[in-house]
Amino acid sequence: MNKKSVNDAEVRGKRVLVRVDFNVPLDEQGHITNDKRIQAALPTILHLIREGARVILASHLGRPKGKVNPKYSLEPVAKHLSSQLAQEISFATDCVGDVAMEAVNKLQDGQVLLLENVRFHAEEEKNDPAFAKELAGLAELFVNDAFGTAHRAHASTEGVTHYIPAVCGLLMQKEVEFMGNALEHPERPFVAIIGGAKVSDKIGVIDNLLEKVDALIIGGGMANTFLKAQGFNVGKSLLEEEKVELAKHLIEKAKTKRVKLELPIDVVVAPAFQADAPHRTVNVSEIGEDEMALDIGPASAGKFEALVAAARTVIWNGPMGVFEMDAFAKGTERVAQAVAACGGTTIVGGGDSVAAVEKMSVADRMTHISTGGGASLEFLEGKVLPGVAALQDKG
Ligand SMILES: Nc1ncnc2c1ncn2[C@@H]1O[C@H](COP(=O)(O)OP(=O)(O)O)[C@@H](O)[C@H]1O
Ligand SMILES: O=C(OP(=O)(O)O)[C@H](O)COP(=O)(O)O
Ligand SMILES: [Mg+2]
Repeated sequence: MNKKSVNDAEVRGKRVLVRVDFNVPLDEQGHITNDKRIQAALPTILHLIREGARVILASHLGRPKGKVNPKYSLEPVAKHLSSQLAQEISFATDCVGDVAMEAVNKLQDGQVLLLENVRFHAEEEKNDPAFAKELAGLAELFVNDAFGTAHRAHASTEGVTHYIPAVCGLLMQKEVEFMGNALEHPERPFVAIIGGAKVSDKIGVIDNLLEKVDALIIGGGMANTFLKAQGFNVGKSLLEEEKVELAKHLIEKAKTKRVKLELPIDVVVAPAFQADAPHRTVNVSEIGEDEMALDIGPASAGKFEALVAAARTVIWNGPMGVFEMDAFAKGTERVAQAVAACGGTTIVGGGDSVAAVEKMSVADRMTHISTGGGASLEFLEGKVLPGVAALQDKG
């Protein structure tokens, strides 16, 4: 990668602002269910501690939409991080203003501070220059280690780079280098699997993916918009009504490009988004008005497994169902086992997808576990990620 890294920077005694992606999955009680994104950021943090920097960590958590919301506080993450570093880290209840500045001023060389959720300010996602300048004003150097958020041009990923020198972190470097090498000349058949819940965010990448892959499997919440485009009723399922026309276009494009586009043929439905909801498996033509599809069915899983078994390269983002609830985890489990067993190069990315493969104990059998879902897909599309583009070039 031709970007300067934290290894190229003199950091001793300096205040260093590090953008991390601590957007970890939480359960209903707010407990961290998977800490992969925290573990993955440790090499950069430990490097900075060892080198005697004053480390200021910034992240988002969830989508609080510009308002303070205790549900999305990073304070529990600060506690978890302290236990992982075997060093107390401090926490500032705001990422800007006097609260942040005072916390920064207390830092000694080798100490770490975590700032509260940057998305508690609407200016973050708007990439507001004054807000970015204020964040940058906390530090003398910026390190972007948030690969999972590198596809967002927000104040804490892109905006700050206009005010202080900006380099990449060790995780960012590793992710970009691995993805670049693995996806430049992928061994074929090359299969992409897309699922999950961020439909409007991710459906846009499919157009470009159809230029790259031999087959595309669509499951999870993403599938419903395609099922609707095929003329099926999806009841109360997660659906992006405004994207149904786009889904029709993508189905046509796949035919023209001779890319195999696989959609579910059966689904597990329930009347409510609840772990204990009564559920049944139906053909996609039989989803009731009052039902929602929460997992792919066994016939779909069988079809997807067969395609994955023949693949030489697989990239997977987005679970096949609501795997957090046992009743709707089977589809994700079967696809995870198939990807693990296929014998090709396998990349699984995304905060929730990684949690799923770790829960199913197959993470060790994947070639690469990426901390980015949307970021991996946009990288694969051939896009230059704005969080990476903004960093200083080497030499
Ligand atoms: N059919 C579905 N309906 C609603 N939500 C779903 C469905 N299938 C999967 N999901 C949800 O999608 C979420 C993950 O989506 P997303 O954030 O896009 O993936 P990732 O974090 O891996 O990039 C999971 O929490 C899962 O419960
Ligand atoms: O969880 C994330 O992405 P992912 O769900 O695609 O893996 C990143 O933290 C980005 O979050 P965002 O999609 O709310 O900008
Ligand atoms: Mg996610």
